[in-house]
Amino acid sequence: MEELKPVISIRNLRKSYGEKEVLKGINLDIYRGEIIGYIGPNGAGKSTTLKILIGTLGDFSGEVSILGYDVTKDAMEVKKHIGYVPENAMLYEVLTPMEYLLFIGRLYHLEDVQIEKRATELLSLFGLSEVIDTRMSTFSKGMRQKVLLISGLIHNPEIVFLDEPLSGLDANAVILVKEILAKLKEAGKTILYSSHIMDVVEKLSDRIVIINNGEIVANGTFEELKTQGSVASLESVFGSLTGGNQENQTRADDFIQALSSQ
Ligand SMILES: Nc1ncnc2c1ncn2[C@@H]1O[C@H](COP(=O)(O)OP(=O)(O)OP(=O)(O)O)[C@@H](O)[C@H]1O
Repeated sequence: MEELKPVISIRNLRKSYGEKEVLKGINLDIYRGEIIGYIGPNGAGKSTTLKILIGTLGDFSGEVSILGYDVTKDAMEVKKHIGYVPENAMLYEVLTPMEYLLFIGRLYHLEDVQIEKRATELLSLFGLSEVIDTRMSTFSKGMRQKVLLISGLIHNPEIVFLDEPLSGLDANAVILVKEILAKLKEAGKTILYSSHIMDVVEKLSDRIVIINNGEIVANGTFEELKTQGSVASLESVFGSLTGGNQENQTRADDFIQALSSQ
């Protein structure tokens, strides 16, 4: 039997900003068709990992490959196969969604007719048909997030990276995005996403990877993580592994105290 090869392989990944080491030896293998929830406290190193994977952040040590291509040496090859939905990306606000998606689609060498067809369908699924030709400067956070999501998927990539894809979305849009991620998985795509919404991560991920202070502190299915910590929710696993539970209690007390001080 052929040995199953990971589609994403990270070996001893280290990254520093000046003196500060923010990734301290990350090792991670991800297999075709997996949905991985990548979670951790603010500043843990999630976005940094994602930026290295998509090739926008160099100057790291260790080996990172996607579909067998080195993310640094074979960056152009890697980019053909991946999609990225960034957190709070700058959208070109003077553009309309259609203009923006044409711009992005052309970067992937898609034909204009194909981009227009996909963009029209996808924008309509998100309820944005009426603003397809409206400048995005007046758009709400959720509307922008939807356009960003489409822009990361428009070339139908095999591997999708999403940094906080649910940020700013209302309850209905969260449901839609969850459905879309599940369908992408059904279609055989591999997905790595970061999120702070624990119940979504709990339900949607085949595997959950928790990073704290630049190190992976847990890696397994929700069931596996639960047994490790003998706790009921991902929130409590997260809190116990990243030291947040007790700390949050104290901080909340201090917060209320500070509000009532004279
Ligand atoms: N350009 C930079 N220069 C210096 N330090 C940086 C830079 N970018 C990120 N950092 C630091 O690196 C660490 C990891 O940041 P990163 O954005 O990867 O965290 P994160 O897990 O994505 O956090 P969040 O949940 O807040 O998005 C943080 O301590 C951050 O302050």
